[in-house]
Amino acid sequence: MNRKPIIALDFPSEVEVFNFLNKFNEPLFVKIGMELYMQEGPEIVRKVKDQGHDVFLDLKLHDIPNTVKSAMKGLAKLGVDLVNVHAAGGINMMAGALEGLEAGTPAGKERAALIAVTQLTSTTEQQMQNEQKINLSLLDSVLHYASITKQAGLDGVVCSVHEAGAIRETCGEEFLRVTPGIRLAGGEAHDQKRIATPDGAKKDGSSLIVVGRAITNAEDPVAAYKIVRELWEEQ
Ligand SMILES: O=C(O)c1cc(=O)[nH]c(=O)n1[C@@H]1O[C@H](COP(=O)(O)O)[C@@H](O)[C@H]1O
Repeated sequence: MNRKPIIALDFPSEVEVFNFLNKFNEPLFVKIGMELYMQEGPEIVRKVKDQGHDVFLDLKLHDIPNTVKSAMKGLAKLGVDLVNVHAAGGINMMAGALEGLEAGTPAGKERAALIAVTQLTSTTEQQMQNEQKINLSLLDSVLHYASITKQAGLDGVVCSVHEAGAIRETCGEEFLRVTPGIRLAGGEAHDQKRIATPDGAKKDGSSLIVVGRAITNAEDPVAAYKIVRELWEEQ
């Protein structure tokens, strides 16, 4: 899989997306999440793919197994490269997602990699314990989700950089650790709680990084992307 930093296209509409993408003269790896998909629907995915970019479709599906399986079967036809569900949906739901994805992938095409969100990077250990009533350390909760994700046959997880190394140790190098919550040194955290720099992510065991506002809000997004990419690839 392409290992370029994944840019989160968290924009409200197609106009902003193409204003942004047109600044770059190269194929990128981008993420289309809920904000954009809820406004523009599947057509925006096709348009971004048609421009030659790899796409992580981040809809974080979480429902009963049959519903997630059917939704994935439909999404598979979009030809995206990476998709996700919530690990909290459980093993049957994740296995259903994989089945749907396999069933919906057109013959002769490679199926998208499928990963599961463990604990969101906007969650602290205290919030997790108080609000989700999970009586574990955050690391153990993430490791548990990673282990059931692997049991369900998925390709990896979304986690923070802080847990990536431990997941690599228990689940193996090939099991993807996709890490959002990336900031340049001294950058504003916004709503993220478990953050790290691109070079820290590389050092601490991420397979792929997801970077939104540090690039999209920058005065010069192309320059910010270049800095992120150099830090990520330098090691
Ligand atoms: O699945 C995700 O992509 C995701 C999981 C997670 O735990 N935390 C997280 O921030 N994300 C996404 O990653 C992106 C991070 O954006 P920035 O905080 O602007 O870099 C957003 O689009 C989030 O929806």
